[in-house]
Amino acid sequence: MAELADIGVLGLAVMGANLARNAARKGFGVAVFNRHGARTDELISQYGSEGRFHPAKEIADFVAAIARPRPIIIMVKAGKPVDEVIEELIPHLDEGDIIIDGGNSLFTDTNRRFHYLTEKKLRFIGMGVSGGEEGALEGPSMMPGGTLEAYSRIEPIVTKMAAQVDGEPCCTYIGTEGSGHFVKMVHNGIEYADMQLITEAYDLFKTVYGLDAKTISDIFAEWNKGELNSYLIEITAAVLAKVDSTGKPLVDSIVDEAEQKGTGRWTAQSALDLGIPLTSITEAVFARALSARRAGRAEAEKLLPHAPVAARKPSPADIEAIRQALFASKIIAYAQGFEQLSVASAQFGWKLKLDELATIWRGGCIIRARFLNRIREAYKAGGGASNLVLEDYFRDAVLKAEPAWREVVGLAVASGIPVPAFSSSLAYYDGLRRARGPANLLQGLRDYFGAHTYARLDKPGKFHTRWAQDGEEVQVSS
Ligand SMILES: NC(=O)C1=CN([C@@H]2O[C@H](COP(=O)(O)OP(=O)(O)OC[C@H]3O[C@@H](n4cnc5c(N)ncnc54)[C@H](OP(=O)(O)O)[C@@H]3O)[C@@H](O)[C@H]2O)C=CC1
Ligand SMILES: O=C(CO)[C@H](O)[C@H](O)COP(=O)(O)O
Repeated sequence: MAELADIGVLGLAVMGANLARNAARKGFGVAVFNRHGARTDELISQYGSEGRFHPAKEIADFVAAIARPRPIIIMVKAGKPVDEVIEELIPHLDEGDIIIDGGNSLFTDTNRRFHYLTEKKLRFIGMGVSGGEEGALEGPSMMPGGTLEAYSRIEPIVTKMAAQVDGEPCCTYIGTEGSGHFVKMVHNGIEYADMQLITEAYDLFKTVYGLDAKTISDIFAEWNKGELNSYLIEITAAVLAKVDSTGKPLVDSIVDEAEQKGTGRWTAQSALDLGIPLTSITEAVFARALSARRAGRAEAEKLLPHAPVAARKPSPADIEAIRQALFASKIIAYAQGFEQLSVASAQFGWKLKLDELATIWRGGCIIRARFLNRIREAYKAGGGASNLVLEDYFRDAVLKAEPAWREVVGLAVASGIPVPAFSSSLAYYDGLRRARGPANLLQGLRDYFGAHTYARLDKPGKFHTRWAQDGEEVQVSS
């Protein structure tokens, strides 16, 4: 009898094909299947010699080729296709088999699928996978959520497939139900904020200082040697340095309309539901939405012309100020994202281990960055509970950056350059460290028009002023 595969991969587009190759290269037998068989043929003809592949053209043959209890990674378009594939698989599966959804599924869909398949005596793992094409092949960051018992079955495989940093795999058990996909969603939200901050720094260099793409690339390459060291800063330098066949910087020819598949928007929506002030990520989503209105922006520019900015060569101090503003804003984005994870964990009973999330994001994924080590240390020491910004390393960093941060946001405002992520991060920082803000007036207004009541600083209870009658204050509860 032919040897059975250790794992199956269904869906062989860029992510699935590379995950299958990754597993095969690590010595696992991999059954592979794709709805349209041409992708299966292509994978086997190009990379079949990399390991023990079991290609199948029928879903029954695919399932039959895997050792029981069968772990099957599905890597298809998020949404309806995941439900369709699950339904196609179910008749061929046996009790205890494990479906692992490795796509970017919405965590509430994962919750639903988890319970649906549990009722059918099948096991389901919603596993966030990050790293793009290269990460999937060389070692991604993986965020599996489901039962610990189901995870134990796949642990020897996925921890070997994942990226490794300092001997530790960038994969750990996250928690029950859709927790793995929730964590991946917030990862992507942070990715949105990181990229928005980078584009704002780029815009300042380009529009205020008139620098060309190559010069800006050199600045980012330099920044990548310090505390901003990260995959996204590294690839920013690479994208800006790229010259196309016309001999000009490629970036100058790319249309300035950002697309999005949904994970950033979901992160912002979840933050609204949870009551988290997730300003940086949400501004990044809005910035993409505004960028997508290209024709409208061109029309508005004609009707609302702005004075051209007189370019001036930046001094080393000007460049350093933008770096500091970027670093401080990045800290705020991560602090907000981790607060969202912490609140969701409590709300949904997931018991997320925030230090372990920082650990598995240090390698393989798109937001991998040197300073995740600092986040890991903060949470490992039992800190970070109220807000990452209050932890020593991050507090020192934002205090140091504060003057430059204000200067950069001021420069952008004066120059008419939108920096929504820089400025909203600064506004959040200023709001966070104010023991008394202006919401007292807001409460007064709510009470005026809607008798919504207010609390007082000088005595306990809830109060209402009879604004439209005798103007007297009455206590409505103790
Ligand atoms: N691309 C990336 O960088 C990353 C993607 N992801 C996520 O991973 C998943 C896969 O991504 P990617 O590899 O880019 O591929 P796509 O999201 O482009 O999906 C294409 C794959 O889905 C299959 N598919 C679509 N509809 C169906 C259906 N109804 N039934 C069966 N199969 C279907 C396609 O099969 P067929 O060939 O037959 O059309 C193909 O294999 C997505 O959820 C994505 O969001 C996660 C991290 C990074
Ligand atoms: O999950 C990913 C990286 O982590 C995918 O690349 C995802 O597609 C990125 O999101 P968007 O397409 O909305 O920019």
